[in-house]
Amino acid sequence: MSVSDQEWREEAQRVEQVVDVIHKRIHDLTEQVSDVTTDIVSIRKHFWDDVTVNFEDAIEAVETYASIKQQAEVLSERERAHRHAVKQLKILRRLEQNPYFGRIDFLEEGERQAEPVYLGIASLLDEQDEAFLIYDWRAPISSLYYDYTPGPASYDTPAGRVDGEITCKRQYKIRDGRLLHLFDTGVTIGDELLQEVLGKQADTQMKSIVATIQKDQNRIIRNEKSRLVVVSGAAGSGKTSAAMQRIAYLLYRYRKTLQAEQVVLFSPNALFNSYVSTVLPELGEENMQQTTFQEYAEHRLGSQFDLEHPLEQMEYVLRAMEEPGYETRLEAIRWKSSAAFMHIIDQYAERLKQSGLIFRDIAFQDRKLIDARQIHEFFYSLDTSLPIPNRMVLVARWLLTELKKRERSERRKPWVDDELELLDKEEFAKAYQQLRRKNQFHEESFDDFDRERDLLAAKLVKRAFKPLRLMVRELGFIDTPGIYRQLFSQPEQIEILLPDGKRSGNWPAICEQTLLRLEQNQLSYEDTPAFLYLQERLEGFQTNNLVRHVFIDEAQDYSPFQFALIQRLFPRAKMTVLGDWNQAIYAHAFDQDSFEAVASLYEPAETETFLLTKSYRSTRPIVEFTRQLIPGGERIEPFNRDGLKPSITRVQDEAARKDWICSRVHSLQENGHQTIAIITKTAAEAKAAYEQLRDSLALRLIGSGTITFESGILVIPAYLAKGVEFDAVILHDASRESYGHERERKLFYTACTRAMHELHLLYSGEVSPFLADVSPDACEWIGS
Ligand SMILES: Nc1ncnc2c1ncn2[C@@H]1O[C@H](COP(=O)(O)OP(=O)(O)OP(=O)(O)O)[C@@H](O)[C@H]1O
Repeated sequence: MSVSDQEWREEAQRVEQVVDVIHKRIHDLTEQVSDVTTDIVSIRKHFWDDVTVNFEDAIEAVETYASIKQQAEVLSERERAHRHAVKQLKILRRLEQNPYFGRIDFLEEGERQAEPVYLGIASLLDEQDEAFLIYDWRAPISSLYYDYTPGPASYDTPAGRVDGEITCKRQYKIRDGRLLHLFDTGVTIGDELLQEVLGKQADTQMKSIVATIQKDQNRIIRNEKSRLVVVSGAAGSGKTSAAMQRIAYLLYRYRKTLQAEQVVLFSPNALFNSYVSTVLPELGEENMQQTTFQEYAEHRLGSQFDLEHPLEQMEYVLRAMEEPGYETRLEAIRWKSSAAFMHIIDQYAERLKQSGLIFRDIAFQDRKLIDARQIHEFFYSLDTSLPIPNRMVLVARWLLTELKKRERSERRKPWVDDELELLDKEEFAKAYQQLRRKNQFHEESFDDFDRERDLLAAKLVKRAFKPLRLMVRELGFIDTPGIYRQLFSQPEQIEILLPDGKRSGNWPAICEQTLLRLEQNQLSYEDTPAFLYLQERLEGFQTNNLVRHVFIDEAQDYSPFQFALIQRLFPRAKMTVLGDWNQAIYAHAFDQDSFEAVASLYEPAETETFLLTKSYRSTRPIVEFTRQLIPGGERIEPFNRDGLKPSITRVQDEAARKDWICSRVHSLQENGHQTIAIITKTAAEAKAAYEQLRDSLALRLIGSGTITFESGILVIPAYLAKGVEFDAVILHDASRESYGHERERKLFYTACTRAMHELHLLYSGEVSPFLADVSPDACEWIGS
């Protein structure tokens, strides 16, 4: 739809006027910030001038305390005002560049005139503070923009539904405060604008999508009622984008009660963490907390075991095919991550209520103070109907009393006299003073030397017993590694504990392998969630009640255990879980959809599931190619963006591969592509490719330790590239040798779907069987 010159002039004028208002606001706010800064500096400098410090008696002390408190409150109020003003300033500076991106004119039912609603990253009121010059994209009325084309429309507000009609829908391109482009849009949010956004070069940081959020994505972003939101979506369908805008939406919608630190995002790795970390600040919000499951596991278990990193497991699965025990390990990985194994642990924990728990002796200076058998006896003397964690609390209490008794008898031991001898004068005097203070009303008792010795000995022993008390409070007397090991020492037991109808596994071999690793104090990645789960069942869950929203991205990589743990860890949080079953690259998911398990976490009435089928990342030819690599791919809908067909090139040898890559990288760069990824299957292949190419190309090797990436030429293993995207992807080796097993299909698909504009595959020898079913017109075969 064309816009008349008159309208264009009016719109351009409006942009100028709004930018003027923003300028003025920035000016006023800058002054305000400077005043508040001066206040803060002055309060800090003269903090003690306005406080009368007097501790002469209790009344004076209370007054002193009150006056310090009052002064501290003034300071913290000023600091809060400063933080708020600085945040506002940041937002205004963004608005100054790009005040708004869209407009709808909405004629509310019963009204005579349509109201124009301009949408930007934050609201802005006019100079009289009466009318909105810009509406925040998250305001209730703004949802009209994302949900409707011109015509009848309605939106929900906390007070109820508002009906009416959209009479105009318009999009703007404003840069540096100047209107560059505007157009009316009839259908969805401008294919035109989306075309432009998606046609751009890849960024090393994810960008916000507020100007072009699609209707399907908007439903996910604004969902408020569900306890669990499950988003299943094709590669590049905007799952991560929807998650990030949803966080921004929730922070706005619940701004009075929800802080950024009450939102946690679980992501696949550190590289991904840094990739998404700029979206919220770009929208004027603070970042949520970001973590990975491994970080959590290390925090809980780091000191007990040498934990295997998920990427170490991945490398093993991809590379160790020829090693003895490989198939057993694969089977173990699948079992240990399954819902059936969770059932086994649950059953095992049930049995432990009656018998079988293992405890540790409580020892002091290599002497057994309390025997593990005594603890065992005490535990099983308690009411068996009580849950294990409750009984553990009672055991801890009993142990603390026992320790007190032991502590008393310990005071007469020779080591105490030895230590007392060694106390230097100063220490002695200090201890003596402390005791005097404590015993000021019985001063005469200090005349007695024995009494003084006793008191010092008591203090000494108490200090020496402190780690024991701490260990007891932290339930360190439970030998959880021993209890976990015990499960694998009886393979036949596992078969018994299996849920009905579950086929049995090669448990003797799995158990043998597991015990071997556990004895070396190593915990495999597949054992980590199971072990943590067992530990929590014995000790009780360590919950975090502050967190209100948990987001799990790349959720297909999580096992049922991990979901269950995260759910119990954050009992007061709502969950948003996003994933793509076709990108489930971890071994535990080869033949079971653990993503399905997530839906059972909450009641169906509390759960809402969304499906995103449109893929935005890649050009149409790339999506038409990649969707043929996976079953059910025909349901994936490409966004209509043109580009070259993917190429599949056969190279004769390594020298030819190198020449091909070097010349292709140069031509890609000449065509303006800045981020080019050479994707390999494993870290070893990445290293070899890097060594081969480094003298001809300026490239960077990405490994599991890399936490950020810059634009340029990268060599990266496929599993590290998940979640991120590149202008062009060169798949280093698409031969049968690399991708021959069915279980490698998803990794292959994940690697190919990282490409935005161009995708090139190389192979030598025989090509991967995954390409056999791709229709010949979906790609260009070279040299085959
Ligand atoms: N509504 C949108 N407007 C503009 N760009 C979009 C939109 N939705 C998605 N994109 C873009 O598509 C690309 C893929 O999005 P995103 O990474 O969120 O997808 P994903 O589903 O998480 O992908 P994957 O599962 O493959 O990692 C990104 O460049 C993102 O900016």
